Amino acid sequence: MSSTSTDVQDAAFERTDAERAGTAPVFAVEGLWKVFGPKADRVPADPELAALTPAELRSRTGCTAAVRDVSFDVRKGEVFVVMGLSGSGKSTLVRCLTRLIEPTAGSIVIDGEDVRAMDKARLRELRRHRAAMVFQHFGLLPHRTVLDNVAYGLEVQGVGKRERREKAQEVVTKVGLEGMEHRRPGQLSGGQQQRVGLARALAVDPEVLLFDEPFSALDPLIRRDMQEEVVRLHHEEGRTMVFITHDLNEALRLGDRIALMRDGRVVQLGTPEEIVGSPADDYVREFVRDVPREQVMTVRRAMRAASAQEAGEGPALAPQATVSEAIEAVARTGQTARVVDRGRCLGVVDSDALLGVVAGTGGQFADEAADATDGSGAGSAAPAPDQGDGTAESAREQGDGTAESAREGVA
Ligand SMILES: Nc1ncnc2c1ncn2[C@@H]1O[C@H](COP(=O)(O)OP(=O)(O)OP(=O)(O)O)[C@@H](O)[C@H]1O
Repeated sequence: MSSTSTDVQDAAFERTDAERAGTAPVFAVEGLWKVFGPKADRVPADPELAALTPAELRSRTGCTAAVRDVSFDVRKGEVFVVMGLSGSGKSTLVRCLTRLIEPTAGSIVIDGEDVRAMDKARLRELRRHRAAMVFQHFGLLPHRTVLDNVAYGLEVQGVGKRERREKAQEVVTKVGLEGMEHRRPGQLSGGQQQRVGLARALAVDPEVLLFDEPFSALDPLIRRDMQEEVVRLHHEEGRTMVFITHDLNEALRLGDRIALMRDGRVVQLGTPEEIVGSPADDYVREFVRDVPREQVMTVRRAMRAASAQEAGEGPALAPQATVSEAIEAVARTGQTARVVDRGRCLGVVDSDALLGVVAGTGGQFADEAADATDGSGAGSAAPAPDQGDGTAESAREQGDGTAESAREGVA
């Protein structure tokens, strides 16, 4: 009864696909390269040079390809995480988005406008109003109060004193710094200073916030706090965010989608569930090996067809519920749990299937479910594990891409 399976499969992904289709890109990046070194332009233009490993390229040309033929969209309202080890090209990639670093080749479009064609004034406007950056080193002005630091971006924009103080006060409250308005940065903890940095970026009300490893200097508890702050702001405001991190847990916690970089390439782009559940290659598989799968994978991975009886009883879970939540529901009630979306039972999950996901063998259930769908009226089946838009450009090269040197052109 494959038609039923397909219907159910489609239904399971309906919302996600609709969400995906309905969200226009803020940034659209196509074939982007950044090569550092002599005559950098020739590298993307020459297929032979472009195909070299980082080490070969360096020895043949003296060039480092920090970003190599990268394409992706950042969708409106999403948290897009750029993740990878040190030296994989994350900072270079994100700095290219607003041309803090000049790309060597490729195109970058923000809301339909060609970033590479922007003149200086337009670029300034882009960085000040449309895509504000929050850095790891907060760059706070030591002699100014919290309030004045937050108002600084507005001051640069020429906003009047009264208006900018009002706006600054509003965002200071939003990031939980109320009562500290008149302190100076030196009188704040690292986490509080980072909140000031965040507030300063928010004050200019940018369309996109770009975060460059903003929390990596913070201790783990404060870091967790700040991550929650970002999630909260994101939920409350729906602001588009691009977030660089080398920390997989941070990426999984924050990202709607993650671009995993290696040696300047994006080796996999997908949701946390896609990356953990369907790693594109051995490199990604190794990267995500120790992730607690039950906290990332959703019940869609474990779902199978429901019999008529199963469809009518047992605890109900949303399709986005994690396997961990489902285990709790199944253990508590001793029944299979139903996956219900807008009143419709998409399928059920039982303890075997849930354990299969935890053990990393959960993919089998999709096929079995497709075969097992019996058209009993409740008919449901699991989606294929690879469904979704996780694209994988395979990791082709080994390399020693280490971050060695200072960055160019950082404003
Ligand atoms: N100005 C520069 N000149 C030459 N090479 C550079 C320059 N900036 C970066 N690179 C090189 O480009 C590659 C990518 O660096 P990048 O800083 O983008 O990586 P990253 O993933 O952000 O690393 P990290 O997590 O350590 O900040 C590295 O090999 C780095 O040495």
